[in-house]
Amino acid sequence: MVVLVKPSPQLGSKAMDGNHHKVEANVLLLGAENVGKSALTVRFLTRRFIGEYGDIESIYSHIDKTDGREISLNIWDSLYPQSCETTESISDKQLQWADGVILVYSICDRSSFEVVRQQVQLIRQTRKLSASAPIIIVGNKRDLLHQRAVSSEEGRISAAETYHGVLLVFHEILDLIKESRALKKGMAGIKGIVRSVSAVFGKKWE
Ligand SMILES: Nc1nc2c(ncn2[C@@H]2O[C@H](COP(=O)(O)OP(=O)(O)OP(=O)(O)O)[C@@H](O)[C@H]2O)c(=O)[nH]1
Repeated sequence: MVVLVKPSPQLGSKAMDGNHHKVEANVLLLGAENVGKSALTVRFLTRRFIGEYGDIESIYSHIDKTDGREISLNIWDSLYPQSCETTESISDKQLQWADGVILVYSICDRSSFEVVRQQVQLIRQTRKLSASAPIIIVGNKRDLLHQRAVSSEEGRISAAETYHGVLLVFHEILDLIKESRALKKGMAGIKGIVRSVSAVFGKKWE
């Protein structure tokens, strides 16, 4: 089931994992206009490629099952640029919300690759995205290889051609989000041990 929700930074609490908690992940799709952000999202959610998607910005909620476990996945299909009043292509709100980012360009549009480059820089500069949040770069429209304008061998898919490649991208980002959370949890555990040792020996080791 897919639920369409109006974009809101409150959506999706960041608590999670463990056997008794609901596992939730927020994935933000960025990239220039017309690169296929909506096509990839719709392909993943419905397995279909419908061709035209219109200019709507949406957050979709979807329950995904990987390794027999359910994960509540929220996908923010963004618009580029944010609005006509601003030149910023990403808002702080979006970055604070995201647990992972998929940056999309079209392999037949060189300028869309430049947009990805700028967006990576912007993400680094603003530091609003959690440092541990994974970022994946995807070149869409692989089926239009004869119109290629960006040369690169990896990370190419086609929302138009197949469902499988798109599924792999979303599962990859989910795996990376899970890994980064596990790592964070491990670090929190180590910090807890250090704090306990400090309490016993009256030293501050941090
Ligand atoms: N040939 C081909 N066309 C695609 C592919 N993915 C998307 N398109 C087409 O590219 C156009 C733009 O797709 P959208 O999904 O609306 O692109 P978007 O990035 O969401 O665009 P904005 O909403 O303007 O930000 C549509 O006409 C799609 O049918 C693909 O893999 N191959």
